[in-house]
Amino acid sequence: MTAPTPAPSEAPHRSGFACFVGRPNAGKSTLTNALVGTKVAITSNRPQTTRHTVRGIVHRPDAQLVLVDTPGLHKPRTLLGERLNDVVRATWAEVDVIGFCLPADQRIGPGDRYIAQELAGVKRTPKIAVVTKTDLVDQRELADRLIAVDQLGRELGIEWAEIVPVSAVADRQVGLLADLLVPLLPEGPMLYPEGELTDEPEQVMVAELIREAALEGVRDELPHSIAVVVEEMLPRGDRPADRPLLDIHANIFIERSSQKGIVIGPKGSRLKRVGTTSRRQIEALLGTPVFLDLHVKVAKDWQRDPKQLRRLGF
Ligand SMILES: Nc1nc2c(ncn2[C@@H]2O[C@H](COP(=O)(O)OP(=O)(O)OP(=O)(O)O)[C@@H](O)[C@H]2O)c(=O)[nH]1
Repeated sequence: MTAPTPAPSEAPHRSGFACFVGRPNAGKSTLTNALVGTKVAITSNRPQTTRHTVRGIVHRPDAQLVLVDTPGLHKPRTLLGERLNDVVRATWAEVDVIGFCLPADQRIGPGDRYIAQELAGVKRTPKIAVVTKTDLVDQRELADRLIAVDQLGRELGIEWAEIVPVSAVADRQVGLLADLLVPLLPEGPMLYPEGELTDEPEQVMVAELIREAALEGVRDELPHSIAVVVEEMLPRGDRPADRPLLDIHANIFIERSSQKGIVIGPKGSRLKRVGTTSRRQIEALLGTPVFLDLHVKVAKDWQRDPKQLRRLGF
């Protein structure tokens, strides 16, 4: 993406876009959050939970770094899978720098290679290799991993601008990573107002928080079958100004009616928990008390149906 040319009166300042790529669970969302300093991208210990391109914005006196969080690249099996990969590739072509995340606690595997091979084809965008989760390994294991990443680059003809070990959880070298990303951005003015953390529409972020809560502790095959759509977000009219309340109506879509019981739980207990957990998070995000109305609906085989995909925002 090209930044507008700065006016001559402005001090030299850099601004631009970076995205993190890496196999599912590599720690991309957690790293985005650590850099931005607040929860904007959803994280979970389940793969492929990030559907939407969520931007986090790092504001510094010398730069503005806009982070674009992409879904994990993977071998497509459904129409949704293909669309997700298209989103990832389109993002790579547009950003100023790509951070390739590889978890320190796992050997470089076929998933990493698949992404690295795709990355090797993106010639113009600078790439930083980010070795994540360094708090989970000792020095020797970390050194091995750093060497392996260097070798992977040589093998595939990728010239890493940097190889940086970080831990988002232990807050190790996260600031350094920002310091290394910034010089790779073009000179340019601020792209977003100061203090703005994301330009993702609030409704999408609210839907992501509900989806995250709905995924908590469910069976392995279910995550890919859940989509959340916020139908309505309206301040309740009859409230005094000092006690506002936001009414949110959202639908949790599943593919088959047999999945309904899993999401709802015995006597609705699970759905209630999903509501309570996500409501707290939404209230923290929006800074206002919320009444959350959740419904579970069946949208048959939505992952394979273009009409349903469009309706669900893909
Ligand atoms: N110990 C440790 N765990 C981490 C760190 N970063 C991420 N994790 C954990 O790794 C898991 C995956 O992290 P995410 O940030 O959701 O990974 P992701 O790459 O965005 O995953 P997808 O959305 O599936 O592509 C979560 O359980 C995180 O808590 C870290 O620095 N240290």
